[in-house]
Amino acid sequence: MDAIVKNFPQVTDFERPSQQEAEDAIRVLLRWAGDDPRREGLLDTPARVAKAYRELFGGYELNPEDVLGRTFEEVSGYDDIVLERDIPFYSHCEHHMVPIIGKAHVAYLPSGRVLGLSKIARVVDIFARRLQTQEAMTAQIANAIDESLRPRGVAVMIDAEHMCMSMRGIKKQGSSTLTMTFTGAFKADPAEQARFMSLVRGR
Ligand SMILES: Nc1nc2c(ncn2[C@@H]2O[C@H](COP(=O)(O)OP(=O)(O)OP(=O)(O)O)[C@@H](O)[C@H]2O)c(=O)[nH]1
Ligand SMILES: [Zn+2]
Repeated sequence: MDAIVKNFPQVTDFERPSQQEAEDAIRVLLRWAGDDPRREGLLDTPARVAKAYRELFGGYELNPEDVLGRTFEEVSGYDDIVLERDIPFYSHCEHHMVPIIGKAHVAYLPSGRVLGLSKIARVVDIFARRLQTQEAMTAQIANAIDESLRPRGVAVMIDAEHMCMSMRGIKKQGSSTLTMTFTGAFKADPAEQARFMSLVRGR
């Protein structure tokens, strides 16, 4: 699978349903849950849910390359680690479509160019606002930064709780999942990995 497909599912490859179709589907789910979509409190719910979905899954509309294209070179030769830690995010697991709530820690070793700090969090949001597995999201953030900025290395760690593990199924509240992806110098050099870990953990 090439990088473009991996990073940017082709939403245009399939037909997006109409607003009416989306609202009808939500009415079916309301009935599936055991309620009556015709009762007053639920009359506007399909429209609200459709609107909320456009926001919660707005990442399909956005291309990380647009965000990562803006870089700066005037950093007086700074070439050490840049770490944005504790970036909060909400995503949804692609298996159950319930929330994944967590924090992302993203670092890179610049090679001449640096990113605007907010852009790292924007990239996290673009991928979080899609249906995800935590592993895929971790790799997608790392690959997007690696491919567009071409830094000496990228490190991404995600620490998240999956509501499909706590609200339902095995019902293990409070357990969290850690995933990480390293590229370049972070992948090649265990000392760089250890430095990233201690910076993420250190307070
Ligand atoms: N690797 C991985 N698994 C995930 C993620 N989010 C949810 N899952 C798991 O996806 C699996 C889906 O398993 P299935 O047996 O197909 O579905 P299920 O019957 O609903 O499974 P249970 O959750 O065990 O009740 C579950 O084990 C979930 O915990 C994720 O981000 N990464
Ligand atoms: Zn799940």
